[in-house]
Amino acid sequence: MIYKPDGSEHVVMGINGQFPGPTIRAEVGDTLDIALTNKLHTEGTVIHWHGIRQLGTPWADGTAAISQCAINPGETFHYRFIVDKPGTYFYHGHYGMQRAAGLYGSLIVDLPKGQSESFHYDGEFNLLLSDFYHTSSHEQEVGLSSKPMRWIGEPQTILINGRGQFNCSLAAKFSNTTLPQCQLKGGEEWAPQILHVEPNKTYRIRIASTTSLASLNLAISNHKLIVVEADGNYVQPFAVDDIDIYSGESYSVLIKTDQDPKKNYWLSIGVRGRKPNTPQGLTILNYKTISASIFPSSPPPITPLWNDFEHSKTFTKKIIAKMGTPQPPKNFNRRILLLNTQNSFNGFTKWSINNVSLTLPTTPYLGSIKFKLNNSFDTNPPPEKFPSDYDIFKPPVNPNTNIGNGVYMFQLGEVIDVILQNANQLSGVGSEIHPWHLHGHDFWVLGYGEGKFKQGDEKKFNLTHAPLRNTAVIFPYGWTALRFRADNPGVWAFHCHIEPHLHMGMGVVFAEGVHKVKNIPTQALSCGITGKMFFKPGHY
Ligand SMILES: O=C1O[C@H]([C@@H](O)CO)C(O)=C1O
Repeated sequence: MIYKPDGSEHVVMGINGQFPGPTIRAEVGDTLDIALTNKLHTEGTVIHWHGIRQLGTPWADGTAAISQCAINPGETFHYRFIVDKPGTYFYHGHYGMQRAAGLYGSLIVDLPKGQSESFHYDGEFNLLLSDFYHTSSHEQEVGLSSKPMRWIGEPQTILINGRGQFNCSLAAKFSNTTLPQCQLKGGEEWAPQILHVEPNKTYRIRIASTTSLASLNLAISNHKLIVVEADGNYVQPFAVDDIDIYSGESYSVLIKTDQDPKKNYWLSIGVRGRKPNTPQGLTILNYKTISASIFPSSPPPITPLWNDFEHSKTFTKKIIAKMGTPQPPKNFNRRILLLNTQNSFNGFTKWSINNVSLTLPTTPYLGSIKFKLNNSFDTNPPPEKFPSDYDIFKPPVNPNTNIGNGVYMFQLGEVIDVILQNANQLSGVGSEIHPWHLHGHDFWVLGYGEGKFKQGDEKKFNLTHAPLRNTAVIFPYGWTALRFRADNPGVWAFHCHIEPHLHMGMGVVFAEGVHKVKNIPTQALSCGITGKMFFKPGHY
């Protein structure tokens, strides 16, 4: 339970009584053994761990949701995995819309003892960004699944580490119009976490976004941000005034505290990519030389216009791999084109990929594939391309979609290209941003382009300094090309990280080398057809 600054109560999900959940900090090489007890009364849960690959100690799961059964109320499930990559990550509920309800926390992996980063810093901060709605995630879920669909709209507040303002903005304080609500019960809980710094030092700020919907932009007055990490991968450092961050992504930026130490400065976060209706999220960079309660002398940075997509593209294209980091194979074995469309199905609004809207089966894929249970999901391969005459600039001529749960099956070790193709929405003129997130792998981002992907566009692919990431955005009416090696035995979701969009079917399922997956705990197979197979307790 948290209190809104207007004094009313609001239920959120927490972990160990904390919202957001505790920050988990580990070192490369550590084995994390996490016992997750579901204390919810009526619904199951599963957690997805960004940055975690399946590494084969008794059983590990970066997949959640699609390859294991939900952890039932009262049950405990043991996640165990080795962390093999340093970086800024987070974990979140991947069941229903539990992430929107607040089920998330940070996961930070440090280099092994004795090793240091190639960049120097004197101190660090961790900012986990999220968006907050005053309607419950259940109400949202019902609305999205209704006929006609009731859209969730824009969030009421942007949260930084679970804290934010509503009807009580810091900016209002700044203009000396202190709102009375700010004094009410719960106000303290929402007081921003201030970044206390010493002059003439370098700080690393870890920033991750687990928003339900919002694409964000972050800036600090008078301070350049030097980007050094994206989704747990090093990038060639570059300096900017502000960064865009989409749901599912994470960055590390360095700042130098080389400004007037007799002043404080705003850190501001605003909404991009959709017409915003959410106040800026704010906190203060406080030079410890002065009190943190002295307000900055100039207003907070202005977020670039929400539809200034050129600004976003310029930023995104600056992200290239750090020199000397692994580069993509020059050739691919298989190329899959995925057309993203908004559709209808019997009057319900859906998102579809190549005209299939994903609805997960009741039996976990890992069990279905490993034990060859061919009736538990659609074993016809899903389409690998879309009609070449599809006009991405117009609403779909045939708005109807299919519902499905087929799997793109890869040979272990194959090099896969995915071209994500954006298109016009269901009606009217418009095309939205979608951040696509892949479980269990990083991919190289080969490029972004305008309009429909066509023969010859691959000549523009970046094969020499392509950044590795686990989330990549598609811009309105554009395409994004990715390459990865299917070298991680398992079943892996690939989906839009906007939670309502995934709920409406915006995802696909990849699988490779499932026969090699060993030690699946019985509990992970305890639902659907595998649940009726009478496994003895143990691992399969
Ligand atoms: O899935 C969505 O639905 C709405 C709108 O397209 C229809 O209300 C919206 O903005 C989405 O992102």
